[in-house]
Amino acid sequence: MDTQPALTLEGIRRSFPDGAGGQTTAVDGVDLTLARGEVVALLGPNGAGKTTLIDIVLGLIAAEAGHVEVLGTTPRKAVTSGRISALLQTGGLLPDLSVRETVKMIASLHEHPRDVDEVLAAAGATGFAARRVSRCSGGEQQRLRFALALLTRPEILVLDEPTTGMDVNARHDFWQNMSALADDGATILFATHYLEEAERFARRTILLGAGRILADGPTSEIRRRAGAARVTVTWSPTDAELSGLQHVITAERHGARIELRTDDADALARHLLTRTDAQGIEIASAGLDEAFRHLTAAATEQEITA
Ligand SMILES: Nc1ncnc2c1ncn2[C@@H]1O[C@H](COP(=O)(O)OP(=O)(O)OP(=O)(O)O)[C@@H](O)[C@H]1O
Repeated sequence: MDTQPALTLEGIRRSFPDGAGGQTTAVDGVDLTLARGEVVALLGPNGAGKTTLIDIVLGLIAAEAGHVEVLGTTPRKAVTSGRISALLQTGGLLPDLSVRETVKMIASLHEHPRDVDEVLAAAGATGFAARRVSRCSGGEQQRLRFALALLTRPEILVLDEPTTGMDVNARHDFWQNMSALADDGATILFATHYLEEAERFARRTILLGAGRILADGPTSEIRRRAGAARVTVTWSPTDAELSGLQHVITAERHGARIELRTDDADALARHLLTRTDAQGIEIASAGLDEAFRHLTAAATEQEITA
């Protein structure tokens, strides 16, 4: 078993001109190690720095400070040898070629490409292989890009919001294909806005906000911290009573009602109903968007390290 990490980032920093004479810091001191075979979600809101970090890993842009190693070598060398491959958010495809022709053409640029039909099948693109690229839906084009990314049998696959433009079925198929790759031992790093995608497909999640790692740990743990449910009651506790509650992540007073975000709704509800005079209990599971907003805000206030 190869114990060399798939990816090592140390002290990575990168800024861009902000257009008003100043600088925006896109990545602000990121340290990160990915072991071989890990499937990791890079979760963050718009502008968190996900794309910039991925571009640095792929050697598409340089870091201003810090050190990057991909499979023990530089990003450029790892990309050139096909050991790391990317599925980017956008990427020029030639509209007049068919899907199969596109894969054939790109295969001809590689020294030892995989078989074209095998790659089309692995990406779930066999069914529309004869279709012209210009006639393909956004999701189909994304599957074509996925096929292209698989041509070199990459050891690491980096995906920037891979399911953008896909409907629910396409998303499901896409992740099934991806799981098969992971089962074969590939290391997968994918950027996403969706906690749900992270939850379903990545054992480890890295939460990025304002260019920094805000949380890094098992996805289930990150999800738990995001608050699994909201419990609302009519109650007038003292501040001490409120702050003494167990399993509460945040508490907000709305007139006579109190809204509690919790990581264990059953335990909290039991306590409220048996040990306090709280009434009119309502329990709702936290929506993913809501959970994510909360997690980002909480993590920004107080940096979490797992
Ligand atoms: N080429 C560039 N020129 C100027 N600013 C840039 C450039 N690339 C990124 N930025 C800025 O750096 C910050 C991080 O952007 P980045 O695209 O890495 O975030 P992201 O997490 O991928 O966002 P999204 O989810 O919207 O794709 C943003 O403030 C962005 O405006």
